[in-house]
Amino acid sequence: MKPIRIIGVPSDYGQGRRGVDMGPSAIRYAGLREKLRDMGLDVTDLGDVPVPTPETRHIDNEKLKYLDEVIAVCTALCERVRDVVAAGQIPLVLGGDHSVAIGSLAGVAAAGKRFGVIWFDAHGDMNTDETTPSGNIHGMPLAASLGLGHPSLTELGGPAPKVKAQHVVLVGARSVDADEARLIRQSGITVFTMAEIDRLGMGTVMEQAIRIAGDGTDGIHLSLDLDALDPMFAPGVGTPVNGGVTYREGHLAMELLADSGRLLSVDVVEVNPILDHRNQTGRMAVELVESLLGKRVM
Ligand SMILES: NC(=[NH2+])NCCC[C@H](N)C(=O)O
Ligand SMILES: [Mn+2]
Ligand SMILES: [Mn+2]
Repeated sequence: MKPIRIIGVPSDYGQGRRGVDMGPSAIRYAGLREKLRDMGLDVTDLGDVPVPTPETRHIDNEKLKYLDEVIAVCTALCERVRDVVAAGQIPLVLGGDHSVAIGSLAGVAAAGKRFGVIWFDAHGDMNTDETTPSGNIHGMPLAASLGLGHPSLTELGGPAPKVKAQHVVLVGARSVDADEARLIRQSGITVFTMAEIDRLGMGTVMEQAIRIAGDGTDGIHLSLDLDALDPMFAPGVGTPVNGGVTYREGHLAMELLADSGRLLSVDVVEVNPILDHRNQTGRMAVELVESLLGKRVM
């Protein structure tokens, strides 16, 4: 396994509920670095990307809330991710809400990589400023990375698109807005909803996802929204949806991705300790990352 570089992004500017800005602390407090070091990995925590203080926050555009703040955070993250990927290391980005993925995908692209994306999420995150029901940018990062939406997001850190639809797979979807569904169909990305996971099994779904994201690319970016998991296992998220990925399915997905040897970069987002029970979701995040980076029973 390549060296791992942890980057915290304590930002909640992409969504309405405070608390997800404490996600990096919660995940670190659950023992992330120590547990990965115990596995024999080369791990360094690079600390946090600077985030403007909430006291300065303001909404200019109801369809793109906190746009300036999201751009500032994502631009800083993009530069760090770019440098880590260019050095041959794996960036492990700790959110923060899912808008931070605009910065991480821009950073992988800026390092000159042609990559695929596996987007693990209860939601599509495929809204634009024209389709959004909430104005929250955390509902837009996958669209933005594919070149759909406001130019200040699609062109952040480099030209759009950051990734091609033919190499993008959404896994775990079960809550998609009507206009967003239309955009998803038009885009040509591959979607495995919970219904498909039920029918095919997570093993088959991930085999196909890894092939789609991995074949013909330099590697795979995993964007792991903890709300992909069932709220029973990850209650500490801002937008929980019932009927999610189980504990076992989650670990199986991470193990198969580890075994593929194609992992390039990772986001772990939407952990909100204010809504959590005794950091259960932060601990779940750490466990999943362990499986993703090669932890096995024996
Ligand atoms: N990253 C997330 N948790 N996204 C939730 C998005 C919810 C909804 N589709 C919206 O656009 O507002
Ligand atoms: Mn998401
Ligand atoms: Mn989500």
